[in-house]
Amino acid sequence: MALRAALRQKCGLIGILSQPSSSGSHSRVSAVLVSQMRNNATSPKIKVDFNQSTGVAVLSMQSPPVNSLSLDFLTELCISVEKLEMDRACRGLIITSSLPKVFSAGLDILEMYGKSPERCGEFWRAVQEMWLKMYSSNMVTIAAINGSSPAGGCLLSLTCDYRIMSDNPRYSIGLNETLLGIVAPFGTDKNIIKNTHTCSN
Ligand SMILES: CC/C=C\CC(=O)SCCNC(=O)CCNC(=O)[C@H](O)C(C)(C)COP(=O)(O)OP(=O)(O)OC[C@H]1O[C@@H](n2cnc3c(N)ncnc32)[C@H](O)[C@@H]1OP(=O)(O)O
Repeated sequence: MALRAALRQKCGLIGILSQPSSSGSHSRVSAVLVSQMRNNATSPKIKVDFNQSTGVAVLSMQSPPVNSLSLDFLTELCISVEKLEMDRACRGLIITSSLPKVFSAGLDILEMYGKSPERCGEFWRAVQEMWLKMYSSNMVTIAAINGSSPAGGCLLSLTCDYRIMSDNPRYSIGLNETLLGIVAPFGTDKNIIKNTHTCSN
């Protein structure tokens, strides 16, 4: 009930949460901490509001123009989730966007062009770390999809236990990268139909 109330309060959406996450524990301190200093030099791409009384954290993506998943963004996202994961008081996590119209545009296309093999490796490891961390989280996770969410944005939402999307015909969601032969990680499609809901905004 507390999770439902927090969801209403933050997003004006209808909550549907009642089940605990069935995923396993995950408390490994990640190598992404190495990158934290670099991220601190720029304005934060992620904002976290943790409500101690409800045990629910709201993680807002705030990286204009479209919350694209760059290496820095993914690093910050993973660090934020990891910190919450280690806080036993935090039972639920809502991921949403602070930007109008866009939840996330998916992987940052600029990370996939003209980069060194080392940088590419680091980037794809960060992508993998993101979905593994989210998918194996002990917290109950909800994507409050308040804008378009193509490709990696859709993938991010699929790593959550539940998805609620604003019922707005201008917002699109889907794994459009499959047209290029890029396949989302196995397992993320399991609960999309069962646990995806829409609501008016
Ligand atoms: C397992 C692997 C999984 C996934 C692979 C991927 O994720 S590949 C990335 C695929 N992503 C896309 O195809 C999304 C493309 N973007 C869009 O469809 C639209 O931008 C979106 C998100 C619907 C928003 O539309 P809107 O009209 O609001 O913005 P606009 O298109 O004008 O974009 C604004 C600026 O953002 C830049 N941008 C958009 N998407 C990306 C991206 N993925 N990476 C980097 N940059 C992106 C766009 O170029 C604009 O830049 P500007 O300098 O202002 O021209």
